[in-house]
This record gives sequence, structure tokens and C-alpha cells, in this order.
Amino acid sequence: MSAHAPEFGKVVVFGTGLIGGSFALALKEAGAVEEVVGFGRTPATLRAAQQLGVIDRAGINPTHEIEEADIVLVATPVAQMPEIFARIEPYLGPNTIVTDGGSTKGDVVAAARAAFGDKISQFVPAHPIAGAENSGPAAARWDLYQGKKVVVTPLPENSDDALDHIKRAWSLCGADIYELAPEAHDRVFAAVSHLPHLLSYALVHDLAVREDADLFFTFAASGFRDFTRIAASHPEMWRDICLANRAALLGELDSYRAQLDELRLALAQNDGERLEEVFGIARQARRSWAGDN
Ligand SMILES: NC(=O)c1ccc[n+]([C@@H]2O[C@H](COP(=O)([O-])OP(=O)(O)OC[C@H]3O[C@@H](n4cnc5c(N)ncnc54)[C@H](O)[C@@H]3O)[C@@H](O)[C@H]2O)c1
Ligand SMILES: O=C(O)C(=O)C[C@]1(C(=O)O)C=C[C@@H](O)C=C1
Repeated sequence: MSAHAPEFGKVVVFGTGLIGGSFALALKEAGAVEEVVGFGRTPATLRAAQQLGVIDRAGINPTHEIEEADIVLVATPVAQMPEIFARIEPYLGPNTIVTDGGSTKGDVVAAARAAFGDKISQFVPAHPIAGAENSGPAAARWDLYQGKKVVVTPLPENSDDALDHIKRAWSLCGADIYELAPEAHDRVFAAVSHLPHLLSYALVHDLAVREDADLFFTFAASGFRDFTRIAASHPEMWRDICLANRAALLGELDSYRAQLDELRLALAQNDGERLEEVFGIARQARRSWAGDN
């Protein structure tokens, strides 16, 4: 813990699970926050978050909590955000900055505009590119964001001060800050995050519903483990992400299906040369990407 006075007074977190809880723990670890107040869907989750030291106390009524908050982080599944934004809007203090940790940005920005109206400058959208297949307060870790990227998707209305406020908080969590426009963000993450989750769920589901599923799971090994870790992720969260980024995800799915069709044709035609060519290009790209990450 730092000996300096905390940079932030009160931080309010809606959704004290993996992402919100890790943000709270990271700010606490950095000695950067005086008090973390949590809001949740169930009292049991908030009790667990408090017992684990993720939050200092559970909030009861946003009326009394939002106004003096330095930061309000909304880290629930994205479909919950419109209602939460509308609920907190009346109580925003002049210095309160709201941010989010959602995996999609176009839908979240639209919901924020609808709820915050002429207070939209106080909303700075963001997405930490760090996570896990585990969820809930017990999955939260103080070091989740160390050395990881956080993408901020600034709005034209955001002041430099508001932007710096949120960037600074994520930096204190150990993250490196990047900027993208919301549309570019959703296009990129449809390809590198949302599609892989859909594919992983699809493969495991295809096996799980077979009558002789046990036979396959008995012998599945490390290749299957690597490909399917993310199929253990939270279904509600991924339902919301897929629906929120439906258009971009459908585009990526079509592109992937065309790639599969091409490989299927090569296989059907016994075209080992083409298979090896595709595998070689992919291997090279994967190796150079992994070297950089
Ligand atoms: N899991 C990841 O790898 C990851 C990475 C980056 C961003 N995200 C995004 O972060 C957000 C949270 O994901 P997570 O992994 O922390 O999920 P999580 O399930 O660990 O935590 C979400 C928490 O929100 C609570 N919640 C749900 N509805 C609520 C409501 N209406 N009001 C208050 N609390 C509510 C849940 O009870 C849960 O405790 C999602 O929007 C997700 O897209 C997730
Ligand atoms: O590591 C994981 O389990 C993740 O799925 C993390 C992951 C991803 O890389 O796709 C998932 C969703 C996000 O919004 C950001 C990160």
C-alpha cells in the first residue's frame, strides 16, 4: 500500500464480480481509493464481496451514494446497463465520472446517451482487455489488469479532465491505456473475442448433446482444453455480448464459415498442399502475435 493520500475518495461499483471487483481490489492495492461502495443484484453477492475485502460496504440507495462519488464503474452484463444508467442519472454530482467495463461499446454508448442526456460528458466508456472464464466476487484479483490493455472509447463531449480521470484510474490498476472509436472497437472485438467465444461454445455444445458425449470428454486432452477454456465463461454475459454486437459478429461468422468451407473443400479434394499452406500462414501469424503479447 502507498503512503500517499488516496487519489480517489469514494468509488461506487455496480456489479462486484470479476471485472468490477478486480478494479476495486487494484485501486485498494495501489492505495488510490478511500472507500469502495458496491451495488449488486443479490445481497448474497454483496455480502461475499464485502467478506472478501472487495468492497468496504454495500450501497443501499444510489440517491445517497452517487453524488459524492469520484468514479462510478458499471461492471454488470451489458444488457443491465441501460437501467442502471437511468437509475443513477438523477444523482450525478458535478464531479462524478461514470465509466463502464462492458465488452461492447456501441450499445453501451447508445444507452448512456439515452440515460444521461446533456450529462453525457460525464460518461467515459472503457473496456479492460483482461478477464477469465470465472465470474463473481471470488474470481476478482488485484493484479488482473497488471500489464494488460484497457481500451477507452472517448466521446466528443468528454472533457480532457474526465478522460484523464478514468485513464488515471486504470493506470493505477496497472493497465496500459489505448483509444479506439466505439465502432472500431466493436468491429475488432467481434473478430478477436466474441467470435472465438461463440466457436468455443459451439464445439463443446456439439459434443455435450451427443448420446455418447462421455466417450469424447474422457479422451479430450490439452488441445481441447486450450480451445475450449472460454466455453466455461458466464452464459448471461456472453448472450448479452453476442446480441449487443450482433451485426459485427454475424459478419465475422460469415467470414469464418467461408474459411471453413475452403478448408472443407481442400479436405474433400485431398488437397494437402492447400491445407498445409493455410496452416503455415496461420502458424506464422499465431507465433508472431504470441511473441508480442
Ligand atoms: N469476464 C471477462 O473476461 C470480461 C473481460 C472484460 C470485460 N468484461 C465485461 O465486464 C462486465 C462484467 O463481467 P464480469 O466478468 O465481471 O461478470 P461477473 O459475473 O463476474 O460480475 C458481474 C456482476 O454483476 C452483477 N449484476 C448483474 N446484474 C446487475 C444489476 N442489474 N445491478 C447490479 N449488479 C448486477 C452480478 O451479480 C455479478 O456479480 C460485463 O459487461 C462483461 O462484458 C468481462
Ligand atoms: O480470458 C478470458 O477468459 C477472456 O475471455 C477475456 C476476454 C477475451 O480475451 O476475449 C473476454 C472478454 C473481454 O471483453 C475481454 C477479454
